[in-house]
Amino acid sequence: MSVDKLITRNFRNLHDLDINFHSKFNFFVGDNGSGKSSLLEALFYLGHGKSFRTSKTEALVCYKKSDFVVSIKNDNNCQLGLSRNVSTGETNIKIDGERHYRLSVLAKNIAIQIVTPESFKLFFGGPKERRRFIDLGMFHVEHDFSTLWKSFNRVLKQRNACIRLGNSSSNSSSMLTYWTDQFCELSKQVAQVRFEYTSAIIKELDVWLAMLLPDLKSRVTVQYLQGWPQKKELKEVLFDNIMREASYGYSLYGAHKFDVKFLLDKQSLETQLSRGQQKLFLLALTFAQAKLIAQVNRVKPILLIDDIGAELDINSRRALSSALEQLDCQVLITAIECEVLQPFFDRLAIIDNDHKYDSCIDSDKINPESNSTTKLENYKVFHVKHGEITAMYPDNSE
Ligand SMILES: Nc1ncnc2c1ncn2[C@@H]1O[C@H](COP(=O)(O)OP(=O)(O)OP(=O)(O)O)[C@@H](O)[C@H]1O
Repeated sequence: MSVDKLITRNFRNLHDLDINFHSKFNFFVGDNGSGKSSLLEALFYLGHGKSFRTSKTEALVCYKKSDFVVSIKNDNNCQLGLSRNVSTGETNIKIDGERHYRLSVLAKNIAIQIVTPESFKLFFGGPKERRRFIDLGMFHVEHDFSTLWKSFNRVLKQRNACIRLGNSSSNSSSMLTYWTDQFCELSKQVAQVRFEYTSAIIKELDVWLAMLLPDLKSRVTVQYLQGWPQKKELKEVLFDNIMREASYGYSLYGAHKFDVKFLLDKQSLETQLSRGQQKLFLLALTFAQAKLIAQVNRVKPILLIDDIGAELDINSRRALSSALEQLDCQVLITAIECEVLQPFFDRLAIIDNDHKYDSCIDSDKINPESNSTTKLENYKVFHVKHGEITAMYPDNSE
């Protein structure tokens, strides 16, 4: 699935937006504060039921307004819409005219991944983001995973409640034993599915690293950490840590504590790579995940890349443009200036004798030396200004 149309009402500074996307490449150019990230945020919100930059929903509604709307129409003519009143907290979700009440239903219909200038810091900064990343892919690729994950979380909650009750009675300690047995069994099942999925990602990662960071490819290794010491039985680990768990009041080991470690020459990757290289690494990983999601053929992944110019030199952007071309997904890319996007336009430029167009129509901003010509509708370029988005290329007659 690709998004054909996006409509927003009162979402941040996007008061009244109605745009038609290209099925593959969409570029958004605009000054600081024009609304580029807000556009990506609106789509992300529809795919995840939350923002990638704030947990406060009230920050998303346009100043002095109380509700916002985000809605899309996909290439199958299916409509997916969400309205949220931040004063009452009322959320209204509609998929093809049918009303839904849970935000989690959104994620089944649209697989959105995002890379921002901050995301590699978050990704390498702690396990939370890495867990979120892997589980997003698992949700779309391993269809039974969400049922298993829900059962696991229910048991985890019960076990944590028992830990907090402590050994106050023989009843509470037998309850803890009961939930610990269930917890260990489900942890093993979750860890096995995650291990298989992570192995598939690692294999796929090689392909994208070869394109984006060829010099480092052979030096990178990835370790999957299941959430408790690899060579021990979880039950044994929990038994050895019974006092520690009691003082913390929750489960310290188990499938919820998994992590993925990236190493360069056996040392942590993030301490050795430059910021640009870290960003390319995260992009390679995101592409690997997008490829796996696309292979399953349930939803077509949509990739959002905010401020593509940040951290990346022209060679990196060239490598990125050829990698993106090989990815079966819809891409939305933002940039402050058109020059930053020139390697992408050059890559996408195909001489077509029937349709010759300049590679970008904003003649003030692009390299005037560039004489490449482009096939019609190979991609779209939009200009973002004060929350309004207008088509720059191929035309602005939409
Ligand atoms: N709730 C809101 N209502 C209206 N406007 C808002 C709201 N929240 C933020 N803004 C404004 O929306 C504008 C767009 O912000 P956004 O982060 O989308 O800009 P951007 O184009 O991504 O900028 P940059 O290139 O600097 O990252 C900013 O001027 C911001 O102050």
